[in-house]
Amino acid sequence: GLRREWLPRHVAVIMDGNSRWAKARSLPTSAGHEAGYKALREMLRLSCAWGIRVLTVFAFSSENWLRPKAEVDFLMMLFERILRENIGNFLRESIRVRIIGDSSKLPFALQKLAKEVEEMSRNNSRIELVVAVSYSGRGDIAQACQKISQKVKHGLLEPEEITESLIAQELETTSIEFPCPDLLIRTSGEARLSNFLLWQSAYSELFFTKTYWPDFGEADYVEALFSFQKRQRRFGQRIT
Ligand SMILES: CC(C)CCOP(=O)(O)OP(=O)(O)O
Ligand SMILES: [Mg+2]
Repeated sequence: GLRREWLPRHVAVIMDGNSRWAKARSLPTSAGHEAGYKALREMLRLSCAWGIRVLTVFAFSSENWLRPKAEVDFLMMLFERILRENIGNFLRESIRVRIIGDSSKLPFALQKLAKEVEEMSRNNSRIELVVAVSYSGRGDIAQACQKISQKVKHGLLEPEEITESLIAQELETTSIEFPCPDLLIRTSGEARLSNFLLWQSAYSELFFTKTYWPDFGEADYVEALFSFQKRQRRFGQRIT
């Protein structure tokens, strides 16, 4: 079985395949996103049960804004519903929720609700759920550069002080303790990072599965964790 001491501390997921899942069942795309919501709830439940410290999910990329307006509006309403329906669970299970991404483009009500849920769950410590909405990995790096440049401009920082760790601290990734995903999962058979956690996933173990996101359940999660445990992570060094 799974060796608990070898579990990743930070798992990131690119939840992909909702539309194809729906199409294969002659259902509307919205049904695929609804089914995706159920899969997310199950993944959070399992991650809590297994002691995963951080679960980061790619819920909506900056490129997703180009989708049909009806689908974007549906997803924005779904995100608001997810937060409202689960705030009680987050508090009961001591789940800390953080939203990363360009929130300025989100409907105001969702921006407000996200801030409230972040605030209410701030001291929760069992697991951190980081939801990337309107997120861009390149945008994350660019905003970190802007923040750092402001400090240099105001004489608070010298250029030679700009190290990898300083940049990492300025990224939107909010988990101070485990900022980098140990395991990055992408579903639906696509083998791309799609502008997700580009800096943070520099040494992440990548796991790709053909399973469409709505069908991703315990068996798929265990398969990903087994694959992770079988890999010997060298971080670029030579292991004799
Ligand atoms: C918004 C995002 C979570 C949706 C993921 O599924 P998708 O709509 O990209 O589905 P397809 O890759 O099958 O089109
Ligand atoms: Mg897709």
